[in-house]
Amino acid sequence: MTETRLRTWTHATGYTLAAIFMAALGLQNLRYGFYPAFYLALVATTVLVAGFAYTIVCRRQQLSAPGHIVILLVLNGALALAMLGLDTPGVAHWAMPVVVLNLLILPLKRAVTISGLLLAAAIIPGWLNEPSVPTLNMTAGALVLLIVTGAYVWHYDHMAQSAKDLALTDPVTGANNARFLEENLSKEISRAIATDHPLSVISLKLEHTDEIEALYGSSGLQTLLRNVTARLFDIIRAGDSLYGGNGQDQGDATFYLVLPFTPEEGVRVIAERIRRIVSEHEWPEVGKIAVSLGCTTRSSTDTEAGQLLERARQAMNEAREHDADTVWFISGETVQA
Ligand SMILES: Nc1nc2c(ncn2[C@@H]2O[C@H](COP(=O)(O)OP(=O)(O)OP(=O)(O)O)[C@@H](O)[C@H]2O)c(=O)[nH]1
Repeated sequence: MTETRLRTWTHATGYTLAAIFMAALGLQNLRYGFYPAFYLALVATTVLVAGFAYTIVCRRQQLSAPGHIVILLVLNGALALAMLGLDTPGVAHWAMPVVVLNLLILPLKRAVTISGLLLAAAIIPGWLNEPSVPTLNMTAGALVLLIVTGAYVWHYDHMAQSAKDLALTDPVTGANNARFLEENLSKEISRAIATDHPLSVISLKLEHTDEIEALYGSSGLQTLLRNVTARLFDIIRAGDSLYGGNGQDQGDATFYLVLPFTPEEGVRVIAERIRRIVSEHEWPEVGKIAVSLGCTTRSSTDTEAGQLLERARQAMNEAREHDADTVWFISGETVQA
């Protein structure tokens, strides 16, 4: 289930349950002749039904859906005014489900602010009129509800963000996940064509990773991949992006660098700099390592990511055939000819 669908279901279910709850309270109050409370429940139910309708109509925009804040402000405002103005016993308890609804639907900070104000409206009159054990119970209950639900929502948001980060970045190296390479490179190609700026790609392979894994274990190799990634991030400039480093099997330590605004002379400079820095460094535990780099620059006939990536891989294979620890460049025209 996508995040948008999950939110649509959660919001729609929240509004529905709250509407049923308010409608039941309304009927109960009608039966006993508490008309102000009945009208209040009627208003609340109508607003909640509007919230449900809004959720269904805007089901594809539920990740942002700005209408919820308006709907919930009306609901919270009506309840708060009623609690401050109506002399109807028990209305303060109506705030509880509305607080849960706020936290379920709104971003955490807004939900806590609005719920805090609503609970203040529910509690303060009790303390001003007749501080008593029920008032104390109500205050404690409101605080526990706000804290527990708030903590739960914060935990969920945190988990959702971690899952998103994990999907975008390689869990071992922290570089961009290689599965987004083609998609992002396609965007860079379109940008390069539109703005007429040069674009280069480097394919980089750490050599002898099988031996490194055999000698230092997979955790040793993973530490090396992480360290190399961190070093590469230090070397490249802000607009450059780094992908992969941890292929399907652990031994496939191939990275890709996408370098916007970088012509052939530039990619040769940066590739050679990377080769020198990586191969001259004493890596903790592992010592010296060798690296092969294949690079290429977009020519006017390159319109697809696959073409550039294939050429960068070919250049890397050439580098490996000539001598590990080498940089090899293939230009677009050479392949097209
Ligand atoms: N994309 C990218 N290109 C680089 C990087 N470092 C160097 N280059 C390319 O290599 C060329 C020469 O770089 P340097 O020898 O560092 O000279 P520079 O004039 O100080 O480089 P810049 O001020 O970064 O343009 C630059 O103009 C870039 O095209 C880098 O980190 N990323």
